[in-house]
Amino acid sequence: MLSAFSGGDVRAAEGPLIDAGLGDALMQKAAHGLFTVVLGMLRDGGRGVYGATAVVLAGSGNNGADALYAGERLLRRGVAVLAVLTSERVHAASLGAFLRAGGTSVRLDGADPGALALHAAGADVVIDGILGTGGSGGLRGHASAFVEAFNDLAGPRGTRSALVVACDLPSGIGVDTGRVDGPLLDADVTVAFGAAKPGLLLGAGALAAGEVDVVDIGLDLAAFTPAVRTLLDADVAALLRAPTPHDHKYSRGVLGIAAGSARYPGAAALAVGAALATGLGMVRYLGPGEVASLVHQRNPEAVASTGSVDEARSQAWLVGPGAVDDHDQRRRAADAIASGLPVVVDAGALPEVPERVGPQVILTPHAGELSGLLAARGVDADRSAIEAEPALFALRAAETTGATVLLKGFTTVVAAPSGTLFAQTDASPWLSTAGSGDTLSGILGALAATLAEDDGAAARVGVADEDLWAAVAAAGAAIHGRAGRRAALRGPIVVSDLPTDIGAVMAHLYEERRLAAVM
Ligand SMILES: NC(=O)C1=CN([C@@H]2O[C@H](COP(=O)(O)OP(=O)(O)OC[C@H]3O[C@@H](n4cnc5c(N)ncnc54)[C@H](O)[C@@H]3O)[C@@H](O)[C@H]2O)[C@@H](O)CC1
Ligand SMILES: [K+]
Repeated sequence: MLSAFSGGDVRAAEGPLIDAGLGDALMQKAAHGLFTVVLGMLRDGGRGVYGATAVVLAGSGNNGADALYAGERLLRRGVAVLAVLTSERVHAASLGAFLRAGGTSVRLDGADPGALALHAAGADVVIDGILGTGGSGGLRGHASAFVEAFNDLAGPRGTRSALVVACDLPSGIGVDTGRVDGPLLDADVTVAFGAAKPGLLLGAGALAAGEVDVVDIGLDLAAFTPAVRTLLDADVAALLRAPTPHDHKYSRGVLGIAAGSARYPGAAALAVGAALATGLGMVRYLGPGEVASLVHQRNPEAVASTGSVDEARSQAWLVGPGAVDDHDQRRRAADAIASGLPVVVDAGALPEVPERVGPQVILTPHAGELSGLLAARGVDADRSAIEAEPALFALRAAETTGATVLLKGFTTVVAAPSGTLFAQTDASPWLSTAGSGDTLSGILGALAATLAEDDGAAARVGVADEDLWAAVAAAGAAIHGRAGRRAALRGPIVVSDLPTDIGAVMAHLYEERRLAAVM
């Protein structure tokens, strides 16, 4: 599990070490970690180290100092390093060490930002040490002009020749929110010191951070609660419940699905297909006869009826995908939510959520739907406000409703009513296509059904019992994202093909789990 701690908690953990006179040692560890990552990137990228060129962007604080000390180490390995000082103030000792090692520096306020940006765009590596955890608000003034010029000249990440390494975080992102106001240097890699910060896992900050590499600088964070967590493959694998020789179809998990309508029949087929590919004992489909026929064309193993929730004994429910303008589907959604069983509530069923439910109710809105859900409860937040700070509003919705809230977006945020947050960045942008959400809900439903009566699941993934459903939702997002990335290797994603990839991802996870058990 990747755990992110708030900027305030990281500073609090540093406090005793700084009081003990170890502040400089911490900084040297951070700088060394940054240097090691840059060295690896130069080598792996085939650029070599000796004779390579680097630009260090150094702001006024300790973040700039980390970057300058990393620059000093690069100079000693034969890298030509230019330090661009982005503020009037600079950490004097680190600049002194950098200059003594043969580096040159230039002040951004006395120079032409376009010319410096051109130089940086042609360098092998740019180290972004403008702002760290002490930053507030986006980049301003000269630094902002420089970054805009660099982005214009170098082009977007992935196409530009310079590698960008963010020191602790991409300068200017909200440390705890991932909020981005103004221009930003998208990093190829972010080297985080001591722990990841929440902004590296959330919203636009997660997109800007690129790959996150956490360097141990000896901080003890055991007394602090992670602000955001990300499940890694090993965590998702640990959560899964594998069938045993004693299992039968009812004990493996039965998922009731009330999805699809005359208007959107396909959503039902996609949700059922995804649930079956994730693995469970049985899918009971409830909905109109013509939708059931479509479901059966693809998946004859689904057991279909036009009956009620009470008649279809299940361990968990999935309600809402494609269920629009259909009175019977609305009633089934309300009954499933009231059943007390784990229930995934998507799309058309979201308006059926009563004022207060429990965390076993997993809501899966996108930003627009969350805006409607909050508005119905007196909280005013439009779509763009939610997209700017997804964690804030997902938490708000979870606290207000008592449900587990999975907010879809380019990073998926899951909030438990306890305040626990997960963020998953596994998805491929190719997944943003019609029907994608229906497959996610199918995966979530299958996980909910297989884990509904599994008392050991929360402990296996290392969360409190009350946060189990948030972990399940995060695991579903991870599986969906992984499947999407695998599918995208073949070209643009056709959602109806996704079950093949879901099955392959599950096989990989079960193998990981088997290997972990024998080790
Ligand atoms: N505290 C410690 O012991 C350690 C801190 N480390 C580094 O120190 C960083 C935090 O250092 P600081 O607290 O000095 O903070 P920063 O390096 O983020 O600098 C903050 C300073 O920048 C200015 N500033 C804030 N917002 C600005 C804006 N939007 N535009 C322009 N200037 C702005 C302010 O004057 C503020 O004092 C971490 O991110 C990490 O890189 C590491 O060296 C490890 C040890
Ligand atoms: K930075």
